[in-house]
Amino acid sequence: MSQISFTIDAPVFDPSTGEARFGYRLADHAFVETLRFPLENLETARATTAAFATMLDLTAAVLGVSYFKLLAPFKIDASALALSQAQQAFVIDVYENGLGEFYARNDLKRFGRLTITADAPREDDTPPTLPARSLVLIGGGKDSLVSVQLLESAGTEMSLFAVNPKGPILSSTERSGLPFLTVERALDPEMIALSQKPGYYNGHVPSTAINSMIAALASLLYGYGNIVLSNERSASEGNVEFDGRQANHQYSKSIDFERDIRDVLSTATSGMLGYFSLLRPYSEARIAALFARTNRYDDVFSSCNRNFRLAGHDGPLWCGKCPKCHFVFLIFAPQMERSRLTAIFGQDVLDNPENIAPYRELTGLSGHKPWECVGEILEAAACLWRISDHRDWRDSAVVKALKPDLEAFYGPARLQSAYEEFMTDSTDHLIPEHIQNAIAPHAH
Ligand SMILES: CC(=O)N[C@H]1[C@@H](OP(=O)(O)OP(=O)(O)OC[C@H]2O[C@@H](n3ccc(=O)[nH]c3=O)[C@H](O)[C@@H]2O)O[C@H](CO)[C@@H](O)[C@@H]1O[C@H](C)C(=O)N[C@@H](C)C(=O)N[C@@H](CCC(=O)O)C(=O)O
Ligand SMILES: Nc1ncnc2c1ncn2[C@@H]1O[C@H](COP(=O)(O)OP(=O)(O)OP(=O)(O)O)[C@@H](O)[C@H]1O
Repeated sequence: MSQISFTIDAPVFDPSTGEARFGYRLADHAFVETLRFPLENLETARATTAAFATMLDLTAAVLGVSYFKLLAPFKIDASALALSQAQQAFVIDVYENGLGEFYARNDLKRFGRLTITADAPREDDTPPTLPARSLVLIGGGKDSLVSVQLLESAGTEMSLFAVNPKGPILSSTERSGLPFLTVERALDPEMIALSQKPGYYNGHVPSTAINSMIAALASLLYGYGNIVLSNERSASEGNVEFDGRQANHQYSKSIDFERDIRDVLSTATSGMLGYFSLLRPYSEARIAALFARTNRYDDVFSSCNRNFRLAGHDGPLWCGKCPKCHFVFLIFAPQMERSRLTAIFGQDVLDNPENIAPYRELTGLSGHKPWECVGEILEAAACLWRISDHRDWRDSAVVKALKPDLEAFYGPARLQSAYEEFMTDSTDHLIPEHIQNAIAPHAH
């Protein structure tokens, strides 16, 4: 294994077709991943800058995680890419922490052990001209729709953006009526096939890092000065301690990663491209309160990740069975009438006795935080306790079963103060001051 090297080829972009090709080699295997950018509004000259070439190299490195993970070797040969020391450190962070869940679940120790070789960085040339408009990433769930509504209220010029949009992404962007830019991404099918075979690893990849790099390419090609994410405060919390650090399912949604990618994108574009999460000051519980203020997206959004499998999904918008459905139902419960919430989900998730065990895990009464995009353990516990005397929820199976255990484990005073804390906004965020000031009057 220590002899195997993962090689990232020089990426190629053809402005006449809008296709970018990314080649990788691992042991005897060669892979190609493609991105297809729409030709409409694509200005060919924008693809000829040094900033675009560097962004393409960085994207090649980040997209490589899907192929690297098949054997997870220690060496990354990126000598076909022109990367500064800071850019190489960023790539190593994506391969070490971004793949943290993958290593923890496969019991692989790679943290602090990966090496990368790359070519010298390009000389700076004229900075790209990027208008002060925003590209807002859309995941089809509550978070990005809260960002869209806050930015709309503040009168921000924006387009929505998604990679391989499907289901709730399509229905909610259509409902918004806003301009929508999409990129088609095709993973090499050989990688998916190998990941099912003995002798190869499989597991989670940092999808937000991947989508963010694709958004950065789009920002340069179509002219957007800001990339806006909707990553909440709780995304920075890890799942388990492994190999000497916290492995976090949502690592590329964390504020540490946000700071790193913001700096890397800014440096690569001579300060012209901004990157921040508009929801960083908020907990999931607070985002749920913001979402609940209008029912505009009730019938078209979904936070259930089953909608986003590569092969598609023909089930209901909300499966009601996964940790994400459990968590989202719970944080909406203090904010919505039972009738509205059960209409959104098509079921009462808290009144199903089968869900008692998963909610025990979600609230910290057993196991560890699920490997899913869920908020903090204490946040879930505080929300469940919050509704335990409410007439809509107090008799539901999960609430009745867990209330005494929550009170015994945490104590009512801690649960009460935790809820208040989760509804209080944090100042630890990277939102530009003028945008923060513009949305502030609309965020209450
Ligand atoms: C939809 C989903 O949650 N998928 C995760 C699931 O994969 P599954 O096998 O059920 O279906 P597919 O997504 O179709 O994946 C098939 C295989 O392809 C690999 N793959 C996929 C995308 C990619 O970019 N590279 C790949 O190599 C994948 O590993 C499968 O072998 O379980 C997988 C294993 O744990 C996860 O890796 C799949 O997660 C997707 C990559 C994904 O897009 N997930 C996001 C919804 C997600 O988890 N977002 C996180 C944020 C993570 C971050 O750090 O940014 C969140 O919202 O918390
Ligand atoms: N297919 C995609 N293309 C582009 N950006 C995406 C895509 N899927 C998710 N994102 C973005 O990645 C970030 C994390 O996604 P996440 O699933 O947490 O957000 P969401 O779908 O808005 O809300 P929820 O957590 O309720 O599902 C968000 O900024 C989201 O807009």
